[in-house]
Amino acid sequence: MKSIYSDDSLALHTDLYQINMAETYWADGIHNRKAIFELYFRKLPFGNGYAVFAGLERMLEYLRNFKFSESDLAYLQQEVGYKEDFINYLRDIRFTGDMYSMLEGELVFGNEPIVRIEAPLVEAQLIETALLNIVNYQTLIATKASRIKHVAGEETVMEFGTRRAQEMDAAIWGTRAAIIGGFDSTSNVRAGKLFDLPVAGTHAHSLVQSYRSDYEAFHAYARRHKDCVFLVDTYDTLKSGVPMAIKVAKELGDKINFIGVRLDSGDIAFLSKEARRMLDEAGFPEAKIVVSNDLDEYTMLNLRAQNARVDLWGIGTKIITAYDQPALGAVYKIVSIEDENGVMQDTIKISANAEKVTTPGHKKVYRIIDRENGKAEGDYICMHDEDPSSEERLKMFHPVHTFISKFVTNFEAKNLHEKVIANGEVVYESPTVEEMKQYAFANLDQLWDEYKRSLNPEAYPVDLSQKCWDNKMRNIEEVKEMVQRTVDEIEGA
Ligand SMILES: Nc1ncnc2c1ncn2[C@@H]1O[C@H](COP(=O)(O)OP(=O)(O)OP(=O)(O)O)[C@@H](O)[C@H]1O
Ligand SMILES: O=P(O)(O)OC[C@H]1O[C@H](OP(=O)(O)OP(=O)(O)O)[C@H](O)[C@@H]1O
Ligand SMILES: O=C(O)c1cccnc1
Repeated sequence: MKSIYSDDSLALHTDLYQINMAETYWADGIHNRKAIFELYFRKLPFGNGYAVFAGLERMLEYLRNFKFSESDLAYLQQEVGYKEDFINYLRDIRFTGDMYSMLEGELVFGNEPIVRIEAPLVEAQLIETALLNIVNYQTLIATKASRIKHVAGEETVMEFGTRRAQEMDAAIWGTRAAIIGGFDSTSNVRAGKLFDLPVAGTHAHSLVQSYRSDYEAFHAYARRHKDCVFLVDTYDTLKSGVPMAIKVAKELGDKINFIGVRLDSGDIAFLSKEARRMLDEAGFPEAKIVVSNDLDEYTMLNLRAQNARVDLWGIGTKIITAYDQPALGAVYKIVSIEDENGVMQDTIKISANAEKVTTPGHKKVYRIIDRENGKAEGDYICMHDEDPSSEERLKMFHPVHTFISKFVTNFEAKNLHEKVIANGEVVYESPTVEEMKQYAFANLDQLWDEYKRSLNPEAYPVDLSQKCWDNKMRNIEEVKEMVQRTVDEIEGA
């Protein structure tokens, strides 16, 4: 790696093509036209029925500080080959637009805008890659965490993943996302410091191996640590580990808080039941059993089915790497652009795949909540000048299979977007991570159980208003006519 630049910035944390497009807009004089972009994913991860949004705080930090540094500019000019006039233009670029976003801990579904950016075209374009990078990872991890916590219920879930994470940033931000999704603590001390998260941990096999005996190791640990969880599987869980943990706990009595034991290998169902029996018989019915070893929601469910006696779960690799689905496919699409007369014109991307056709225009997204039972009926995407609250009887219909429809009455329409940046100024103060987690729990309470089950959940409705749907159809027709004119011109030439 080249020397560490003292003025390294995140503005270059982008794909080259964004800068190439920025140069095109600038050279053509359309760079300051107002544009609206939306960030959303199409398909929920892990086959889950919902996702938990995370990443806003980092996006705000990134946009607040967006600026090419002198070493960035020198690199772009000398190594990549951009001309000086464009470099000089880039020097003064900042994010001056507006940002509307869901809040961290919000439940989010396919094809609904999580974030809306309204900004000069060039700015909105340059930030795409970083925003997607942030949201795709953090939302993925928060969602996986929510699935795991859903299985754990009241039992404690500890995040142990740092050593297996895709490098250091992923460990830090992934841990934070895991807590938003419902985890109780992390073993990553820096994440604890940076985000004010509860930190927790036990000890490793190396401690026991260093003392060459369970008894000596537990005793040494207990001399310096009041709260003790002893790792009991280094040599022989039932013949040495658990008996020595009990022996040390009895010897030291009130001098320590004997929290319990950790199992990290072997048959967790069998060993946890045996360990439970031994602890109970020794007079430690309150002692907890912590388990770890490549766990996730599937092994947890399976262990439950075997009546494993587990109080706390330590989860590493499978949460921090989102092991069974390594990426969320969120995209960032332009939906409206100012024309030469200063009028906003909707814009659409056509695809043979109906799900991939973008929904044009300046839109808003509401959660429709039944006032009688407090449950979410679905999400409703409408044009920015529509207000579903004013409707007595709201028609909701599937945006592709339009014959699937229903009417809702006596509902509350909750606007899911908050204005978090106004004219480049961050106008939103992030709550604590704990508050984000509580917000996610409260949102889950609004969701029917059918959408929350981890296997084959029902599809939660994300519907378009009639006006939004009509607008989309009109845009499709316009594009078809435009393509036909092009074909005619070519054939006529
Ligand atoms: N009773 C069980 N039912 C289902 N899965 C289990 C059970 N007990 C353990 N597992 C899981 O099985 C996987 C493999 O465990 P296994 O016992 O083969 O390896 P191990 O004992 O951890 O070996 P190592 O000593 O190398 O760590 C782990 O993901 C573990 O969580
Ligand atoms: O299994 P995970 O879900 O990824 O959780 C983290 C793992 O990290 C540790 O193992 P490691 O072998 O790295 O070290 P240790 O067992 O010697 O502590 C710990 O014992 C867990 O098994
Ligand atoms: O504290 C622990 O037990 C721990 C921490 C990180 C990874 N594995 C275990």
